[in-house]
Amino acid sequence: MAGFTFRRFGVTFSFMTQTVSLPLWAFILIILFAAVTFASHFLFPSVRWFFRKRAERVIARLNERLQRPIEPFKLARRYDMIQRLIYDPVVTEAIVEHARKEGIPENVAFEKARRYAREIVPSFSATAYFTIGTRLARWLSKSLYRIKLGSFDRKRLNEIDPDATVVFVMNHRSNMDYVLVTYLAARAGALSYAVGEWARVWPLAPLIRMMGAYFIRRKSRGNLYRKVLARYVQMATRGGVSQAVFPEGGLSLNGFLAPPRMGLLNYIVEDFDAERREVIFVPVAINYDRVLEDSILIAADQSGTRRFRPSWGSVVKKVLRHLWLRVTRRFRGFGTASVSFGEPLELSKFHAKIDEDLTEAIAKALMQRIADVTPVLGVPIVARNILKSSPIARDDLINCVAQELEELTKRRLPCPRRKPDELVNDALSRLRGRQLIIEDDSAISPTDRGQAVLAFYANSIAHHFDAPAAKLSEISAVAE
Ligand SMILES: CCCCCCCCCCCCCCCC(=O)SCCNC(=O)CCNC(=O)[C@H](O)C(C)(C)COP(=O)(O)OP(=O)(O)OC[C@H]1O[C@@H](n2cnc3c(N)ncnc32)[C@H](O)[C@@H]1OP(=O)(O)O
Repeated sequence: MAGFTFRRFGVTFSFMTQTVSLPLWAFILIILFAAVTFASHFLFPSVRWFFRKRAERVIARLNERLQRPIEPFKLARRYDMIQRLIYDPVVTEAIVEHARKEGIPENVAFEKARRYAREIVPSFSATAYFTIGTRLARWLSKSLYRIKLGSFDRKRLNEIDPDATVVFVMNHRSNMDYVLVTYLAARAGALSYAVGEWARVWPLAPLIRMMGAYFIRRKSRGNLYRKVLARYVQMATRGGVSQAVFPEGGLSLNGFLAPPRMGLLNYIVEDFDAERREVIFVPVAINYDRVLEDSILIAADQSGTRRFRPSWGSVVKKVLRHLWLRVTRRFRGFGTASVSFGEPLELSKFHAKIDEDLTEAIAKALMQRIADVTPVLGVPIVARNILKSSPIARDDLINCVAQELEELTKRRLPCPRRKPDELVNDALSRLRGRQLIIEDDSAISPTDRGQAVLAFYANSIAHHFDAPAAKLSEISAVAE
């Protein structure tokens, strides 16, 4: 019998040709482990190579038709990006500082930084963005709204240096904002959004990461976290990644533009080096005839707590109602959604006044440029005039709206092109359908519920009219 004899231990190993019997589950487990090891050593690298090559071909094809090709930074592997971020000298310094301050070992602080980096860094997939994301965005936008471009200086925007980093700075009215802008900017390139912690839930978080968005924590005062975030934003900006930022830091609860938060802008401004790469901020203003979540936002504003937690029941009810309207062909859309692009701000050419903080001056200028091109739409202008002179007769309302539109058009503001009577009648039927106004034989006035909703829409364009000073100074104020 073949085998080995270890005399010292008094044991004879004669098992090489022996039969071994083992339970089926153990056998299956062994085969499974063997298969995985074989695949990871021999098959996965070639499979990975195959997919990588395919992805490269997709990206090469995409880059031919995009105005701004997808930057290599965006295509870097997530793992590599995380490593690059945590071994960045500024982050390393912050790790050492954090360990010293907290009295913890450096490797513990290092792990914390790694966790932050993993939370922030996206895992962009060009295929997911351009084949699913932009198509879904297009379908959603077009099926819910009539989409209009407001101010849009095509020549000026086409002149933007293709090597510059473009940062779209947008007002935040609805969760449709990023859907609309993703759709409208799809030909220009892929946008990377800064997303608040609200979306850090499964399965939303991995999907959002695949769309190239990066997560941010608001209200995190920790220096280590802030340094990791700052360096990520700075690396992406240096890498030429097109970004989209909502400087208000959240949805507008009352329709007015909220004061800007300056953290992200400051990271970009602080690290700016005109010799390396220009940064161009493009202000974007969005307005709607109907903000999908208006009642939730108004309720949050009235309660004074920024919490939007609609119950699952109410969401499902709304979706079912919407589907029913579509099935019965009674859905007539939510009216117009309009997007305007303001005067771009080139960072190298922007100079603050001597005693002014540069980031603050840029934030103010951007908010002003957003305000300047906020589109005027039917529901906001009708709501404004009803609130101004309620009760108001329909003909008087049409006259007031016509007058205001004429004035605004002279000032080259983005206004609807429909005739005033058509515009007013359409807006009134939308407001009446939601029981926000009542109209008897002689006049129109808001219902109790309608008062707040009408104000929400009227506020979105209030700054275009004669008493804007108070609110505009608020827009320019620093966020507390
Ligand atoms: C269906 C198909 C769809 C397809 C398409 C999919 C796309 C894929 C989904 C995308 C989905 C996107 C959805 C996004 C919707 C949101 O989530 S909006 C909310 C998130 N966005 C933002 O908040 C952006 C703006 N916010 C900021 O910049 C904030 O400052 C930060 C960085 C987040 C921090 O927020 P915070 O903790 O509240 O602090 P805040 O007081 O605002 O700022 C303090 C910082 O500002 C600095 N600062 C303050 N004043 C000044 C000053 N005068 N000068 C210089 N610095 C100053 C301070 O130094 C401080 O910096 P640190 O020392 O902390 O680094």
